[in-house]
Amino acid sequence: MAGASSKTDPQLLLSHKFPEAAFAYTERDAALYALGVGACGRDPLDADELKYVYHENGQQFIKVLPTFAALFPLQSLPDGLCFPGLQYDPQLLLHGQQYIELYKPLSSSAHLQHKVSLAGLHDKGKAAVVEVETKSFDQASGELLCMNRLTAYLRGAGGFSKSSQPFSYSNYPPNQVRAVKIPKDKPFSVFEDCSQPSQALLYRLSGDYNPLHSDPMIAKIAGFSRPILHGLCTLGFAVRAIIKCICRGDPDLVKSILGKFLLHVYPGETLVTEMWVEGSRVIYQTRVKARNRIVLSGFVELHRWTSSL
Ligand SMILES: CCCCCCC/C=C/C(=O)SCCNC(=O)CCNC(=O)[C@H](O)C(C)(C)COP(=O)(O)OP(=O)(O)OC[C@H]1O[C@@H](n2cnc3c(N)ncnc32)[C@H](O)[C@@H]1OP(=O)(O)O
Repeated sequence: MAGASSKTDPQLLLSHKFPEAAFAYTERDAALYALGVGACGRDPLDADELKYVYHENGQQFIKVLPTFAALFPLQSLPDGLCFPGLQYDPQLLLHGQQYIELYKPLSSSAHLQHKVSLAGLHDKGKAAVVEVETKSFDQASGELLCMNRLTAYLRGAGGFSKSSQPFSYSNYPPNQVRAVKIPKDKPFSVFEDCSQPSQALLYRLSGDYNPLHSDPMIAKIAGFSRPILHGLCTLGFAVRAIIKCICRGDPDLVKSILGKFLLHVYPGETLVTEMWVEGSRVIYQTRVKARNRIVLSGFVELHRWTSSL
């Protein structure tokens, strides 16, 4: 596995201390995010979703989708994945996976303090896999609100192992994010939703300005016929579908989320999310209808599951 072309230095990377970052968001950010992941996209009267973008029935605050938390790593890493010891071509970066734990429902505005650490680094030969953990705290109380583990798949950046054994490091229990086994039986629920051709252009306003999602030339260099959808936008569609179909529209039931990005999505494609319930866990997979390809799979762990849901 030893590679001359890659200059990634695992020891240097693993010893890097990440600076803390402060960030604030408002209701406007939460509402813009909700629109970016398709809330009310088909029906502006949608009784399950209007609360994410509007103070319906005089509600004091809008509700916040749990996947909004997935934006926090972007805020905690203002320079992107630019760390001492990590060498890769940013144009070949793909989002591989996202794991989120929510310790309480997100409020509609907050001042946050993010603490970042390297959770994993793996040499896959043709790629490097980097896992970055962000813990987000309420600035005033110090309370831990949520944790994100972002996995980046860096094409062409593998081959940095110094021995015949591929380098692999992670500091968390592997079963926490193990790939889900999709049940063979009929899904409990299926939800179909259309992303808009302009979906990525809207979603990027929530803070991920990677030109892979907006610039036709950059998308071609990265190997795609046109700009692709942000993985976290697809995840937002899938989790929104689960909240609608399984949680009766209550986003506060969501405790943790895993999404593995298996294939790119083009904005405008129709997404079909299939869901299976296993105890308090919803296993799901999302496919692009026209291409009949699975693009995302994972689970959503709920705080409770009762037959009344
Ligand atoms: C703060 C700044 C950071 C911002 C980062 C976020 C920027 C956002 C970018 C995006 O949103 S990109 C769009 C969303 N992502 C995608 O569209 C990617 C979709 N997935 C794919 O295209 C493919 O799955 C892949 C990632 C290219 C991998 O396919 P490939 O055929 O190359 O892999 P395999 O040969 O099957 O496996 C090799 C090796 O890698 C492991 N692996 C495979 N897929 C993933 C994955 N999604 N995440 C993590 N690891 C992955 C796989 O297990 C194999 O390992 P071993 O089993 O050999 O150990």
